[in-house]
Amino acid sequence: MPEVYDNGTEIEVRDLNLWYGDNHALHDISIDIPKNSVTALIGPSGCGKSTFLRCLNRMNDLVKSCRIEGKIHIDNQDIYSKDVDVVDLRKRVGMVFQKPNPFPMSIHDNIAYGPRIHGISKKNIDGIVEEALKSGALWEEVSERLDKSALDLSGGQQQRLCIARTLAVKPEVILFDEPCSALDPISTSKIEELILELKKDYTIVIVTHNMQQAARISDYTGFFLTGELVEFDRTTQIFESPQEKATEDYITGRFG
Ligand SMILES: Nc1ncnc2c1ncn2[C@@H]1O[C@H](COP(=O)(O)OP(=O)(O)OP(=O)(O)O)[C@@H](O)[C@H]1O
Repeated sequence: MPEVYDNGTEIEVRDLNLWYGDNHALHDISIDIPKNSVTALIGPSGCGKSTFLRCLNRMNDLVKSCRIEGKIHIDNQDIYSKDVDVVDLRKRVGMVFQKPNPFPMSIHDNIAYGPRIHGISKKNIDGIVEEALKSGALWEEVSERLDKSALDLSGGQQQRLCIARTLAVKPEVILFDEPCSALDPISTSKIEELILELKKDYTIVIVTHNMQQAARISDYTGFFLTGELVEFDRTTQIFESPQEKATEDYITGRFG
């Protein structure tokens, strides 16, 4: 573990093991993820990055063959404890996926959907929609057409809408699973700027295949290889003087 963090620890993972049937996909992962920071997870395809990310909001509960051992505490709560309400957990720990996935409804209703489910009264919804779209850096582009279909937005705008949708339910943590891999460079840089802005208020964990992206936007980086967390440290340390040879080989492009 690198250090005691200025803003404290948001996510504490200890001895996490995960199996899909007989496939032991995560081995003894222990990590402290700092609050109000961007943590990037890198590593070659199939090394378990997304699997690990999905453990943090129990998305793997949806996979029948999946079995998990170990401990994950978020903001000091054991998220695998029997009394945890998974719907509430996924509100606290939002997720943005590789492909933008807006609902087939208006821009306004995409954002209003979550707050409505969580019982926010009608009179407060419009304010929440505006605030979320502003925080998602999309308001100026869509404020005149909130009632139009979200599916008519560009890919980059759809991804910012999905981020705004996540923000509308006031999460503590946002998980990003390769959020820019379907986007062009301009849309990618807008999302990166947005992530840097969001870390003031949220804890961010991002899986990325793009090492320049990890270097540009993250404060901390974890390197995964065949289901193990090989190294976790400040991003500058990982990229400038990694402690493990495997990390160095990966970031210098020798494999993966
Ligand atoms: N839903 C699933 N059911 C069964 N096995 C799975 C499932 N999801 C992932 N796996 C397996 O778990 C291992 C880790 O996969 P995972 O998708 O987490 O890797 P990754 O590092 O995110 O890969 P990529 O960068 O290609 O997305 C692989 O062996 C994969 O086949």
